Amino acid sequence: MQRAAYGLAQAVAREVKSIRKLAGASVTVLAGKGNNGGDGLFAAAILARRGMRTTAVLAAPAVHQEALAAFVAAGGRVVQLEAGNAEELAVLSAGSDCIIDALLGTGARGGLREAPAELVASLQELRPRLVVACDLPSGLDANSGEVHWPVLDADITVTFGGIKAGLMADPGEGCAGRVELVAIGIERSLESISPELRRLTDSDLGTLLPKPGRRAHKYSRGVLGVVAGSARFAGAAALSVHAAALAGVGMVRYLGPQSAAQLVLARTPEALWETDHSGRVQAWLLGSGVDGEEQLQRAKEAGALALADDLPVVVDAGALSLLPERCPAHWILTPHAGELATLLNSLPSTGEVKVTRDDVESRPLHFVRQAAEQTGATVLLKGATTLVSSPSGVVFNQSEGTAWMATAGSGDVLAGVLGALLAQAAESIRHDDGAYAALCVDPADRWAALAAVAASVHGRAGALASADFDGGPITASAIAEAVPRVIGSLSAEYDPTRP
Ligand SMILES: NC(=O)C1=CN([C@@H]2O[C@H](COP(=O)(O)OP(=O)(O)OC[C@H]3O[C@@H](n4cnc5c(N)ncnc54)[C@H](O)[C@@H]3O)[C@@H](O)[C@H]2O)[C@@H](O)CC1
Ligand SMILES: Nc1ncnc2c1ncn2[C@@H]1O[C@H](COP(=O)(O)OP(=O)(O)O)[C@@H](O)[C@H]1O
Ligand SMILES: [K+]
Repeated sequence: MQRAAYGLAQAVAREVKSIRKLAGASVTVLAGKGNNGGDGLFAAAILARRGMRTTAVLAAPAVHQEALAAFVAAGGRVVQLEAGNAEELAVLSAGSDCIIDALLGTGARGGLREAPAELVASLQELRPRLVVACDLPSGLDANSGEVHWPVLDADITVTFGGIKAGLMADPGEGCAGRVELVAIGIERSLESISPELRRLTDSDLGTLLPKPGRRAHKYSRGVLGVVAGSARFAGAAALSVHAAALAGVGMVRYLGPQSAAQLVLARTPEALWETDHSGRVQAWLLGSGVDGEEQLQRAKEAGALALADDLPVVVDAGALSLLPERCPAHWILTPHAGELATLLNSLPSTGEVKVTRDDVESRPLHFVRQAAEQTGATVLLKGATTLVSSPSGVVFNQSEGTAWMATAGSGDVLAGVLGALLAQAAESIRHDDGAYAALCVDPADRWAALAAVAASVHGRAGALASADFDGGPITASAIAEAVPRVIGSLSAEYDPTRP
């Protein structure tokens, strides 16, 4: 607890010092009855000794005794939250330079209730200057990221021992701000526990990204068959094919109506327009912008071929309604929240009660797992944070993008990038070249890991494209154009053969 409190106090002191002198600055700790409140009070005691004006708002009649004694001994002021004074104490707290939210931690069951809930709801409206959450924002479920409102949005969450899954999955991640990890000596014992969520790091991505061997040729690099776009949504075809080409695929075979093919070839003359399914491919991308009987039929036919030939497939948008009864893990579905709700509702295994888009957005981790388990496919759920569930239940999550990526066509670019990676990696992933094993990814979860690589590359490309405009807005095309730079820097930095 002392290590946790010290780490928390250090983070608060550093942030406050970036705005004003520490001595004389004010901090209010909202302390609950458990050990989370204890951490907050011990941290505030350290800050009081460093000259800060400290106030503790006690949210329960009895709080951590030792921590309270340390706080009082350090000169801290104590006020008791009770029925009737929540609003007054919210105003008092919001006036301080920093608020430490130590109401509930990992021992929470459900959310804040009664006076603490009123206090937090009022505080959230008052928009405090700086909020630091102790371990996790109170009201957030540490294991799932589900949120029991009201929750006080944190600027920084200082978390102890390990990053909780709830800080990496929405909506929890959206409340946590920047997450900082403080080591408290329990880390070794955590190594034997399999994590709820995995996020690939720069070096993981560098390891898993496919790279051409010296004697590569376009066929050995992987050919991607694409059934995307339609007369109505020709742009989706152009974007996904262009993104696939920029993500390093050996070749793209495009199947679709002439009007869409013309746009595809104008944007990507490197692609081939095919009028039937006979050309060999290593992977398929089906569905982005697919509309109308004729194009749906092409997607269906390609899906049947993929099943017969055991090829990996990206199943996007319009093709999500064409799933076989049971998909293999190398079928990667790429719905957004609305499409995932529709998909779940179409499955016989989903009960009478319909799943809504709101349900998926409130419990994305739960529903992405459910979809993967019930379809047998790998499911990549798009959003601010992208979650990828393997049918085994192992989930990856990547969150490198920017909200500017919420723009039409962005998903088509992701589908193209993923298709390109699948075509390139299809062979090696089956006979694992050791890269996945080195990262402790089970054979069953390799497709999910590769899908997470695609999500990360896509997110980074969006962030890079926006950075090119000083953090300004971007188009889906700009995301695609940034993909080679992302792949280049990740691969170059971690290529072990580089001198
Ligand atoms: N587990 C560890 O190894 C460590 C834990 N530490 C701290 O301990 C925290 C966990 O402590 P606790 O287990 O005491 O849990 P909490 O501090 O979350 O408090 C749980 C207490 O609040 C009550 N409670 C639960 N849900 C409630 C609700 N919705 N409304 C009101 N009261 C509620 C419970 O009855 C229990 O008494 C962590 O978040 C972290 O801050 C750190 O001190 C470092 C070490
Ligand atoms: N707020 C956000 N922050 C980061 N990335 C986002 C955000 N919103 C959407 N994205 C990403 O943008 C893409 C949008 O895809 P999708 O919803 O299919 O759009 P479209 O159908 O218009 O192409 C997804 O990859 C998603 O993860
Ligand atoms: K907390």
